[in-house]
Amino acid sequence: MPKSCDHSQIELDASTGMSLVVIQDLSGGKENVPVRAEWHDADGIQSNASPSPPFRAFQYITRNLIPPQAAEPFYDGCTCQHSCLDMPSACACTTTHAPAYTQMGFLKLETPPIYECNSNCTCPRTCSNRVVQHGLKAPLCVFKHDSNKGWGVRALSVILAGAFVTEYAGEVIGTKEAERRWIEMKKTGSSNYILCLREYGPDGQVYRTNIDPLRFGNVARFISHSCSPNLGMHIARIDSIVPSAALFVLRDIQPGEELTFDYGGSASLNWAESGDGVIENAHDGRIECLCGSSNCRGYLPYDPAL
Ligand SMILES: C[S@@+](CC[C@H](N)C(=O)[O-])C[C@H]1O[C@@H](n2cnc3c(N)ncnc32)[C@H](O)[C@@H]1O
Repeated sequence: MPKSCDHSQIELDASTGMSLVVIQDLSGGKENVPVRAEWHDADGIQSNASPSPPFRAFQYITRNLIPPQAAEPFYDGCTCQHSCLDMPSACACTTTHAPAYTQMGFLKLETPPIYECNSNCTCPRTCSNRVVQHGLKAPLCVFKHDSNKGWGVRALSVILAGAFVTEYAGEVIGTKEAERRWIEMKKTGSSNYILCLREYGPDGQVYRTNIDPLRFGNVARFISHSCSPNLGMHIARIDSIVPSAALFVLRDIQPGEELTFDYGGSASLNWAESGDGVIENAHDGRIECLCGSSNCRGYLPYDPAL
């Protein structure tokens, strides 16, 4: 089994007086900013200076793992020498697909599907039409909830509305394999992490992408569901026809605030062609939602189709 970073240290939690086990960067330097992980060390300071994280080990990746044949850039790039959103009318990328970002790289309110400049483009790395591909910008912290929600993620700095936070990255797998893994998870009682993106073509056909971050994943695998979320999920295409699930801020987030998205996607997707949902694995088919919001729907979104 691949291992995540286990260079943990012990710190004293000033607010509780308890010892806190800390991993300074769960990504092991793969993200632009550290992804901290922390949990209380119930047994006090251990002689073992590097206790393993009490979550299942996984290999940290920053972008989806997709089959090699799907990894090629799927549309011709632009020939711009500048940021493509400065002069959108001259840019092949942004005339083919309406730009989803402002010049500052924030998501527009009426968001069309996201098509970023890709490795076929000549525009610079700093082009404003390159956002998701650059990964995390804000430092985040993975922490353990006191409730049955397990692990969650909180912001360590202010993150403004419209900013990109993280991709929900994992292994892109076929539907049969997703079903096999789901049955296996049910047997072992493990949390289910598989995200199923559905896009609806003009012909009424449903195009489905399954993303499983259990063995290969990033910080997003720890983000909780809320019926009143502060992140929205959007489908983005960069170098591949295979879509990425990108999480953007819906309203300004303060340091210490927990990050959440709606696993059912209803609040987050604002164009007609797509839908998403994390498939849950309670044995009776439903998990009680502990988001605590006033409009809580009572249960986590559930997709019986898997
Ligand atoms: C994608 S994982 C999120 C990370 C997970 N909390 C962990 O400990 O690894 C999804 C699982 O988290 C738990 N979860 C997330 N949001 C929840 C909520 N609002 N209420 C109850 N459980 C939640 C459920 O067990 C769900 O199957």
